[in-house]
Amino acid sequence: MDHPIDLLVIGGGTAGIVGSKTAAQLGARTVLVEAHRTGGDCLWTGCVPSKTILSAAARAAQARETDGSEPDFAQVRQRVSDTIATIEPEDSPEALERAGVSVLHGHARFTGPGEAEIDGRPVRFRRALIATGSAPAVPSIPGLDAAQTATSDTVWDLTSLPARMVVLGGGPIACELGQAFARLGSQVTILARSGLLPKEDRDAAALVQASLERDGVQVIDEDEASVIRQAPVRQGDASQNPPVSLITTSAGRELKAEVILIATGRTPRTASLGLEHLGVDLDERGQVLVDDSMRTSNRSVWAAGDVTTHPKFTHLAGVHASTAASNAVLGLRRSISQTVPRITYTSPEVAAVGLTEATGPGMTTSTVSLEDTDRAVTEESREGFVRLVIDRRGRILGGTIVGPRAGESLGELSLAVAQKMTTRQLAGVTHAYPTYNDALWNAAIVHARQALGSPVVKTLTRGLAAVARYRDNHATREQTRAPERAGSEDQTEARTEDQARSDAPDRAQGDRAQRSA
Ligand SMILES: Cc1cc2nc3c(=O)[nH]c(=O)nc-3n(C[C@H](O)[C@H](O)[C@H](O)COP(=O)(O)OP(=O)(O)OC[C@H]3O[C@@H](n4cnc5c(N)ncnc54)[C@H](O)[C@@H]3O)c2cc1C
Ligand SMILES: NC(=O)c1ccc[n+]([C@@H]2O[C@H](COP(=O)([O-])OP(=O)(O)OC[C@H]3O[C@@H](n4cnc5c(N)ncnc54)[C@H](O)[C@@H]3O)[C@@H](O)[C@H]2O)c1
Repeated sequence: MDHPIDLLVIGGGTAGIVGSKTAAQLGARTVLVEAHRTGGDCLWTGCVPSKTILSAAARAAQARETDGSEPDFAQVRQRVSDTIATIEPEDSPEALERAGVSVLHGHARFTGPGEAEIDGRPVRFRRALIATGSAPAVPSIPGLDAAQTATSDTVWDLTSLPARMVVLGGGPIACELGQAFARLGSQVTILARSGLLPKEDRDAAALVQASLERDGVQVIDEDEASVIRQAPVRQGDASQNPPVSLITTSAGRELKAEVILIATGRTPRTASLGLEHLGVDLDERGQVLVDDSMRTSNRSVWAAGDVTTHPKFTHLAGVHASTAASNAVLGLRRSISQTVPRITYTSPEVAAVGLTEATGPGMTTSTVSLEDTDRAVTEESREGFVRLVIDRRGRILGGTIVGPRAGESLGELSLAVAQKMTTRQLAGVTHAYPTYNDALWNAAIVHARQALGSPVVKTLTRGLAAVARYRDNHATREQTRAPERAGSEDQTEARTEDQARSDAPDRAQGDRAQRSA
């Protein structure tokens, strides 16, 4: 390569794909380097297979309830690989080439300012985008190395359903995969050091825990594996008797598992990137530090996706990479949005954006339960709620939605948060009936009505009503005088009394409305 590349993108996951396509679209000479396979975690080992296995597991649970049948694990695995195969062409090297991106296969590392090598071959670049993602973090627990373990990278390679699975961790991976394997028929124990979904609303996490327990999952809170041993191997065919791990916890519990699923967070892939040659600053966990325009401490290098300190979601990887790439190519300093929606796809789903609790002065929450939401009543799925966090001016700062298809309602809430909408504005938008979204709408209405009951607003409304009454009375008097300019005063007074009487029901209605608010 004689000329330096305009934008060198390292990593072909969501961040690398979106970043390189954006740059190519803007006319930049863009090269994407991928060491393994384009599509990254989301396609091969993350979002796509996990949402597929959850769907297969939900069906399996339903079938078990209906006719007592047990799922065929081979068919579930087939469904997972079919789904990946259907989506894969969108993320393929061919699709990238069609979009104007040159794709190189190999491991890239930086060797100096504006210089890198790909499997030893040198390349020069003007600007670079680091999009190398993250890998499962493996805790150091004595005996873990010798145990039959899986991570989100390898769990998809299991050829048979483990009879017992112990899951280490309590985040989204532990909850989603724990529920999926339990519904498929494994006896699952989740060992969650800091409880389930510690970053989410506590009531939401409690509903997920209750649902997991109904699926037969044992959830052990505030405890962790301290040592792991292998049970003595029994005589006979190894496939009939797979090795069993004995897990001793800090609290002295003894657990047995054919497979230990490690879901204890992520490690950024920065170790062998040669970032020291570029002066790119990392945090203490090795994640790349970026500013609001996704630029690193090196002015020619940007980063996006799981490799950065930002939350680890596909949509964020894509949006941040798009901002990073256009800033890099066009020399802009556009900032990323601070609105971060997220969904945990358990049953019930937990969807959240922005603030999930009232943490500042004057903030309040408005909560509506699915118990009172007619669509949930008709579908007999009344477990869940919507909780909005609202500032003193009525602006929606964030919230949590829990229940069936909660994720599908999150778009509206994200829009409200991103656009700094008030509950009054959201309440003013007519929603079709009956939908799960009614809960979100009602949470906004409840708050907006409460605001109408404040002393200032009450005084204002009374003032407006008095002016309207005065105008009506005045107009009536004028009408009365016109045909009978010389008419008797008695008649006018009689009409005014009539008018006063006809006002009464309106006032009563107003009172009723105020009482119901
Ligand atoms: C089980 C699971 C379920 C998930 N579910 C969801 C979900 O439902 N919704 C959601 O939003 N997010 C989900 N996520 C998170 C999501 O998968 C990640 O946030 C997303 O894939 C990150 O994309 P990325 O491009 O930053 O990294 P990656 O997808 O990891 O891509 C990085 C790529 O860089 C390559 N690479 C690394 N180093 C080099 C190098 N030196 N040279 C060349 N190539 C290199 C790697 O091979 C890899 O292909 C899930 C994750 C997991 C594990
Ligand atoms: N639906 C989704 O969007 C989705 C689904 C899965 C994963 N993801 C992303 O993938 C990332 C990784 O997920 P994750 O669940 O592995 O990580 P996480 O960091 O969210 O959760 C890991 C949990 O494991 C606990 N833990 C750590 N060490 C432990 C130990 N030794 N024993 C017991 N518990 C321990 C931590 O306290 C933490 O709560 C997440 O940040 C998430 O953004 C997203």
